[in-house]
Amino acid sequence: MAGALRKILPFRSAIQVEKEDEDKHNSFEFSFAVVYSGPLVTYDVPRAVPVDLKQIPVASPVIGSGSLTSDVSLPVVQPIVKSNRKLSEKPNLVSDRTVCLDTDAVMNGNGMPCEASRVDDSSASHCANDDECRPKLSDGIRSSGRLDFRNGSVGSGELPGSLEVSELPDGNEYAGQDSREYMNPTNSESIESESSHSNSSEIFSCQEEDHNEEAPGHVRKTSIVTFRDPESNDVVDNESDVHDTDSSVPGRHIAVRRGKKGTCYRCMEGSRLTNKEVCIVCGAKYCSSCVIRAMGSMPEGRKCVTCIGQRIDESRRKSLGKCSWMLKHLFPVVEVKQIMVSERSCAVNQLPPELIYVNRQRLSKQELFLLQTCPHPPKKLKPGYYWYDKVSGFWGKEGRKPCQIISPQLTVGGHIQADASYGNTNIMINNRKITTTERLMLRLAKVKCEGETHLWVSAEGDYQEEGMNNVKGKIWTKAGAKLICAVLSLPTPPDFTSPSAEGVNDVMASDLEQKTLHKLLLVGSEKSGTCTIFKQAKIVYNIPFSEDERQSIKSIIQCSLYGYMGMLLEGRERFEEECLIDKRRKFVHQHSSSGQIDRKTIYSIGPRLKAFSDWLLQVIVSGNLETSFPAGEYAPLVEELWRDGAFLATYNRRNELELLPRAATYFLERAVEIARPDYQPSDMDILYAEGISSSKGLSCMEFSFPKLAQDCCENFGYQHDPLLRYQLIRVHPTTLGGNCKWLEMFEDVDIVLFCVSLIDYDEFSEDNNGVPINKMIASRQLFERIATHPTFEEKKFLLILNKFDLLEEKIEQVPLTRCEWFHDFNPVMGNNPNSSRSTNSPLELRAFQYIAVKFKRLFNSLTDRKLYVSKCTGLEPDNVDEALKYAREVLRWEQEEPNYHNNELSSTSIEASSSS
Ligand SMILES: Nc1nc2c(ncn2[C@@H]2O[C@H](COP(=O)(O)OP(=O)(O)OP(=O)(O)O)[C@@H](O)[C@H]2O)c(=O)[nH]1
Ligand SMILES: [Mg+2]
Repeated sequence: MAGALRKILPFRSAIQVEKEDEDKHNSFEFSFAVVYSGPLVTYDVPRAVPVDLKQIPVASPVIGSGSLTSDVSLPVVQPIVKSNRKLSEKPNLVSDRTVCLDTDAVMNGNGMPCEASRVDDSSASHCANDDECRPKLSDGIRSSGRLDFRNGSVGSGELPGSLEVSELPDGNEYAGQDSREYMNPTNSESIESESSHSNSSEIFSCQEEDHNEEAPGHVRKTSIVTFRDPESNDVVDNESDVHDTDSSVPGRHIAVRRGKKGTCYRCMEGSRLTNKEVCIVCGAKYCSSCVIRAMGSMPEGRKCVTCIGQRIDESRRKSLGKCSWMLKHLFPVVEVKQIMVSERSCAVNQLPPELIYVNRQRLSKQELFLLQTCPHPPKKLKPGYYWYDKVSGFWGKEGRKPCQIISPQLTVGGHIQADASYGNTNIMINNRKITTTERLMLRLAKVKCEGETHLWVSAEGDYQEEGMNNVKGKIWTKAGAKLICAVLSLPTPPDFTSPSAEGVNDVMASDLEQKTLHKLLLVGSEKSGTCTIFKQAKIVYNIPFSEDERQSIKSIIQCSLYGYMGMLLEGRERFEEECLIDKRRKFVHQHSSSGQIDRKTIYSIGPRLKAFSDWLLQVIVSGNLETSFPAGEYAPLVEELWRDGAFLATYNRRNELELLPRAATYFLERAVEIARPDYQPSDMDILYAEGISSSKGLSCMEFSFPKLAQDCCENFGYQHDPLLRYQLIRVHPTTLGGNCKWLEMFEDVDIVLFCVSLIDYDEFSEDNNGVPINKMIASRQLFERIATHPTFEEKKFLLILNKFDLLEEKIEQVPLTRCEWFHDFNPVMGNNPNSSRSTNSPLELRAFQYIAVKFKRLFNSLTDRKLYVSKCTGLEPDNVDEALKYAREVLRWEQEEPNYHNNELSSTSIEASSSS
């Protein structure tokens, strides 16, 4: 019978098994009907129809068929057989749902040697060639594109049931995809189900784990095949109940907790709060009383004794060599150091090259070595798929924008693919389609790349167009390039050592990874005060303005000064004209006959200054102010003007000049000093200046809140964490493009600070079509666009209502109802000392609260979320500090919401609780 059964097992026919004794392992159970010879029964007994074995079709091996090459995989349907093997039995083995019929990767179903069968991790150490012995981890795909074992953890046993042979398309791309998904543990299920659909039978499904008891509390992770009932499609045999999410490390022990959740894996005592040390292989956690017994002398770092010699759990790689509190208390310093050194440096704990793909090609040992030892290696390299532009050194994760610039020209991995970073622009850099973020960076840095562009970019950042033989420029010397990269989370070259030209501190940048960085995006409509708040924050948090910024601001201030003087000179002409008209009227009245009148008035200037005035006004009208004033050249003329009585008389009437901004007085009073070539702007000058740097649209600074004594008492028990860093990114609305399309570049910001000028309610600007629009309404429209932008779906929003000082002045003269949106502002003012605080509070404060609630309701109706609001005067350092600290609190509430909800109050802020 056994022989007959063997005959109907196509598996045996398909693959020749050499050793007869292997049969013993095929301990399948079969049931057969026998002739009934018991007592007579009155009811019908179903009859078993005899089967003629010869009539059962049997698969036979295909030998030397011309139509089949060794590359072809065929689906083989296996008989349904149930294995009764118990969990506790030593497993024989393992299989997988896919198998290659290639000669060098023969499926081992009956103990036949195959490449994969040699890779049981326990046998790895016995292999001479580590590469050969090592399991083909996590992908069974070879560079040929053929299928291999999907899970390398194939043991040298036999198939406990049957096999499924499937066929997948050839080709690297597919191969990359398949194995890529497989590396992602969460995807393994979907791969499985997809595959089972594509195969001839739905009665099998693969389970990745089999728990083969190895040591107390440990199981070995392997693969088994389970079976489905053909009728019900239910799994009829599921031998495992533990799922190791890290499918990339076959054969690795995984710990099984025997006690309750949170207890020590050895003594089964303690709770979640008990301090524990974790095994970097199996994840078992031991309390301080058990750790030494469980881990011994730790020759390979923190591993259970039974896990020594095994690969680490890749998800724990980042903790390698980082000593824990417990070890420090258990061992002397020297010993702890030794353990940590061993943990980091022992061979078995090193990154396995076969788990790293560069440009869709698996790395060899040598390539990995080259990558790790080059002058600028990838940071925090871990198993995964990467792309590498060998020409420029750009390096990134498959499907992502670049994250680093590493040493160029390394011979690692394959050729870069056009879709390596899944870019969807029509710009190619060194044969890679770049991402929209990179395109934005190029545009902001003014690298010309319109339409279909193919650029070649060298490691130094020189770029040229394809087919052209001339370098068009250097990306890294473009104004603002580094700043823009910092804002957009794009890398800059590692040897880029120019001083923090645009305000991003280099030292900080390198430390960035170790610290928690919160990104705050500051945006608002034109002239709302974002730039002032940004500069104020720099001053408050002691972030020095770089030399470039100071130079840039110096010329902005000097240009503005000439602009203000132009306005005064224009006013002088008007005043002179008015004076002359008046004089003429008086003259006619007095002399009643024609004659010569004295054209000289108190507003008249001499010919030299008149020529300068005419020329200046002409320059302003032509819009060439910025280019026409080499620093300091006209300083003597400015001095002369300020000695001139006519000019001073005009200056005294400056309030009548509507176009002259308020900030002008600040600079005009020091005009002579500012016009000089050696002028150096003070921090206050910088604050009052219009703008900050040449890259007008985008500014970025990194800072941390200084620790203040009163922080703990005033700021809701705030615990100062010096490692918490913040990045303030200020972006001008024009930089966001039509419909704020560039907003998606700021997907990684943590909070949006939207700035509104409180005095905009009666002012008008022009919309895109040149139609006048109330500036408050324009602000609201921008707010609506940003609040509802998909990029900010989950983001916190803090509204900064700015220019409160100006509101104080204005609200007395201009009613808030001037803006149609505020038509129902009707404050009941009370002088009664007994009435509530709100009716006694000043008008400007109530106007602020009213506007805040308007925005809160709007935000809530649009997003169903809370809007936080802060009152601010951008020119006041304390106000800006308070607004940014409020943003910090909001972020903190987000993380620890239950603990902090009671603390949503802030003296100058309208809290979420008051919304709606
Ligand atoms: N009095 C007063 N003036 C302010 C305040 N905030 C900003 N300003 C002034 O308002 C003007 C516009 O402020 P900016 O900071 O340049 O505004 P912006 O949002 O950068 O607007 P753009 O210039 O369009 O980029 C400047 O002259 C500032 O000095 C404030 O709180 N109080
Ligand atoms: Mg400005």
